[in-house]
Amino acid sequence: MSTNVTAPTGAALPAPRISLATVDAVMLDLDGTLVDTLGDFALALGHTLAELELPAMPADEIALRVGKGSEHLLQSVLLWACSRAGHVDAAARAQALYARAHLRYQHHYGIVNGSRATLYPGVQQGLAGLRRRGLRLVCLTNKPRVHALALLAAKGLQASFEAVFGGDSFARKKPDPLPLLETCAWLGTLPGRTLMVGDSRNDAQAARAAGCPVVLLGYGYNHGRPVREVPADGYLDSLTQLLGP
Ligand SMILES: O=C(O)COP(=O)(O)O
Ligand SMILES: [Mg+2]
Repeated sequence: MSTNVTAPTGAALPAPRISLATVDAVMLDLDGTLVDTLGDFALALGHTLAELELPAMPADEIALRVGKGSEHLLQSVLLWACSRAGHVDAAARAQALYARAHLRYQHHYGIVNGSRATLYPGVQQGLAGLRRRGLRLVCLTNKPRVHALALLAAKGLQASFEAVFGGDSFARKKPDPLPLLETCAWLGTLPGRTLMVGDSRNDAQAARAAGCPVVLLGYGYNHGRPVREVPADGYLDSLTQLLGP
């Protein structure tokens, strides 16, 4: 893949030119890449915390914790909320609440899924353009697969993908390279010719370790850090930039 590799610093870097000529397939992350799901996370977590009589977490705090799967998100939110509530041993309290909280959170998320989430600009055009070029597309997210499938269907994106893999589809999640390597094996493509498109350090670390090229969108949830800090093969403001001028 030929790209003008941009330096991982600075805010006003030129948009990268990405050539898709040496790519056979594209793996696309979901949250923060295709869909802005922060509203859904805030609503489902709000219901869960209220049931547990814990304080609600502001959306900007939730955004820092998205991207490593729902278990990580919930553990981190519970710890924060138990500390906020003044529990002496917040870690022990959060651990004690986890099993019940997880059941309630998955229940609430299933109900609110897609209701507040919005597609990022350029996603539909970007996906259609990639498909027109004959590229095979797979959605590869850390979100539980059942929620990913429902969200993609709700947003009219399901038909864009040959397959959807979630955080529970493989033995390990991103940033481990395993989900990317398993996806390449499923596609029958070489990792070096299978592009990862994501929004966070998780996606880039996983791609680097798997030997896949990777580009990152700047509007997502990179744990509150500028995405250009993360070494990658390019940075995008919109999926349509992948298609070139
Ligand atoms: O953390 C999640 O649940 C999903 O994150 P991802 O779609 O960015 O992999
Ligand atoms: Mg993401």
